[in-house]
Amino acid sequence: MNPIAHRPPFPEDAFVRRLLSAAETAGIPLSQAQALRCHRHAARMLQWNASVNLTRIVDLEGIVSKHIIDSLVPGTLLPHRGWVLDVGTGPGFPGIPLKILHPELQIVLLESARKKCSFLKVIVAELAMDGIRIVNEKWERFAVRTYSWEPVEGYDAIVMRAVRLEPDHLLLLARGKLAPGGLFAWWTTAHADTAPAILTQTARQAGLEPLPPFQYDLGGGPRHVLFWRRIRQEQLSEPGLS
Ligand SMILES: C[S@@+](CC[C@H](N)C(=O)[O-])C[C@H]1O[C@@H](n2cnc3c(N)ncnc32)[C@H](O)[C@@H]1O
Repeated sequence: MNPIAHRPPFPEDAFVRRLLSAAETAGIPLSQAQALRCHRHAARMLQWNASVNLTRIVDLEGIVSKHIIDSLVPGTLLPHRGWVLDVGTGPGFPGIPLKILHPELQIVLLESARKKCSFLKVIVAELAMDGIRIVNEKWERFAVRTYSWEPVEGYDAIVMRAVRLEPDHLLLLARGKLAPGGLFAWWTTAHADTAPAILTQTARQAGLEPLPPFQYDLGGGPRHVLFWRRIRQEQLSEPGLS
């Protein structure tokens, strides 16, 4: 790979300055050191993008806003420690920015495309991140298997961004992988501020209760994340919830 041809189209200091400013506006306590790590992720992603299809967003503003800040803003409602499963993570969104901001998280990046996993392995090694695992598997298979390293109680959160949510995601992943009381967060496509009826019905079957949708705006119109919480066993035995 020719390093000159694949040099990121933005210098490190401009990127870090813009990211810190956007984080401050969004109320996200990102440090300079964390912003530098985000830059390393973005720069390496663009370098790989020349040979592996990782992202269509390649400009500084787009990467800062649509990838990094968009990963972190809804993340304020997620646990800051414990286990998070990122389904269909692609180049590592939202999992890698979440891990950079909250180093105590145990993150599992699940991705079916082998080449994307190769990129993830490189960047995770480069950032020397502990407590992050890359799984090259389809979620359909992952959901019905149990790995020895997984949390016995289940994940504290399952996140999905820019991945089409199917009823089976809720049924298999939430039932098979989510801890009681754990959160399922789905970054929806534009204008989807309520769950389609089929998802509402499936969520109930999967023992998930809907939480108020989270709406935010990064400048390009409203964005939405739908949240569900897995009902605890003791709640299930309450009249009307079984
Ligand atoms: C549109 S990308 C979203 C990537 C990332 N979450 C983001 O927000 O930028 C969807 C990703 O899901 C992955 N994917 C598709 N089907 C999958 C499956 N069955 N299991 C796991 N990953 C899958 C694709 O390879 C792709 O990287």
